[in-house]
Amino acid sequence: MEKLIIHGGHELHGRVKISGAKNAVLPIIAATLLAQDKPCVLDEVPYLNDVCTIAEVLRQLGAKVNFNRDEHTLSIDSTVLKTVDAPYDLVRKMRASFVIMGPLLARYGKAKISMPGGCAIGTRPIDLHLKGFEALGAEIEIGHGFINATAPNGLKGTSIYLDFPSVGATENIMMAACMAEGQTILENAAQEPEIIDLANFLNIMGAKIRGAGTNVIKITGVPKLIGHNYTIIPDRIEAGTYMVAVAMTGGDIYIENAISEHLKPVIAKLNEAGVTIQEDIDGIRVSCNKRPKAIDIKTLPYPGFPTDMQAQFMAMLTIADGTGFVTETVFENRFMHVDELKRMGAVIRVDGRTAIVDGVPKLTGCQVKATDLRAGAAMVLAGLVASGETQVSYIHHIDRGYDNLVAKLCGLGADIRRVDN
Ligand SMILES: CC(=O)N[C@H]1[C@@H](OP(=O)(O)OP(=O)(O)OC[C@H]2O[C@@H](n3ccc(=O)[nH]c3=O)[C@H](O)[C@@H]2O)O[C@H](CO)[C@@H](O)[C@@H]1O
Ligand SMILES: C=C(OP(=O)(O)O)C(=O)O
Repeated sequence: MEKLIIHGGHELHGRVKISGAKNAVLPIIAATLLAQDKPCVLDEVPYLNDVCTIAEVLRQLGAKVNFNRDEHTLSIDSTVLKTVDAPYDLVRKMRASFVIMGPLLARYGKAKISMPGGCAIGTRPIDLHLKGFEALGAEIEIGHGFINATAPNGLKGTSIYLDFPSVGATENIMMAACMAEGQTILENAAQEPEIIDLANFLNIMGAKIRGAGTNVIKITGVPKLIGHNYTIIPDRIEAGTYMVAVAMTGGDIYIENAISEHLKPVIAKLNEAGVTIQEDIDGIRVSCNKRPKAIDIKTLPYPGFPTDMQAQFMAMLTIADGTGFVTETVFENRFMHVDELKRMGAVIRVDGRTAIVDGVPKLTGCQVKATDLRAGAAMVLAGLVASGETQVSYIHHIDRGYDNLVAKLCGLGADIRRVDN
């Protein structure tokens, strides 16, 4: 099993370049299924397990997919597919692969996809996706572990109000509605930057989408979409993770590519913790020369504080000066990192959806595991400041979302290596 071995206590200095956003590239890869003419070439595609998994899903559907890891380009020709059935073995690996249902339904009027199931951070139902497809006229049948959606007469535009601004449901419904007859109005839509990126890509392919990035998205159906090239936005969560890293270790780094507009709540909270942040057009400079101050955070849909940064901020609070409250409102079970952080000497108690973190002057290195993607990032951050050696196992979770983590951290002066024993 592969592990990360970290020797803590090194300040971070230098420059790090942020890769393309996982949560933007995954739905955009799914959206290439809508291209009836011409292949798509995606640029700034991060090398992540999740990208390889969804690329494999498209291959199984019959798309021609070529990932150039060194160039970070992914070319996809989905003009001719051989099936609309997505197999269990791949979909179970990655919940986000369920976003292929919207494009398949739009283009072929049918799709059969394995139930994506829950994951470590919560049950993660897909009821809002399915309600949206039904409102557009699809019939949904669930059985034998599969969801079978059919719309033999095509989809029809309508008004849909999401009970919760779900990111995945917004994306899936937006893609399904692209080729529906007439207009779809999606209210209480998610407003994440990744939704805007997906809408921009769809529009470049010929879709008519307005309002992405606000809570009302209007989609006018078009008969056909045509493949196009596209560059993925930088990953705001990866950028935020490096920002927290330097807040914890001290030092001074420049984060190339980071878009400060996408990181407002993260920047505000780091400022409150006493971290110095300078934003410019090409990136963000972060420096810190003292122990961060404790702060409170509460996760919310965008533009609120991102749940995908909660674990990393909790890691920071474990060594902060004072007591911080972390409230998770988006997922019901996203505190798996608490017990792992406690193994390293953190003082945390959980009361319902809130974790109360009493900062300690020092963590101590030990063996811990990455219980999910961001929990894994939190353990790496803790290891960077802990005394002695920290070993992080189950790092396949981390590989889902961090492109080249070890090389990037080593480039900043961290002592971290990957071993396979
Ligand atoms: C690939 C991707 O983009 N992943 C992101 C996406 O996940 P994902 O799209 O799965 O997250 P959602 O916004 O859909 O989920 C948010 C909440 O809504 C609930 N819900 C969702 C759909 C549904 O049909 N019914 C329902 O009850 C979920 O269980 C969860 O409690 O947004 C999350 C919230 O910002 C991020 O943490 C993930 O990194
Ligand atoms: C929860 C996450 O991703 P996913 O929705 O792909 O599980 C994440 O990126 O932190």
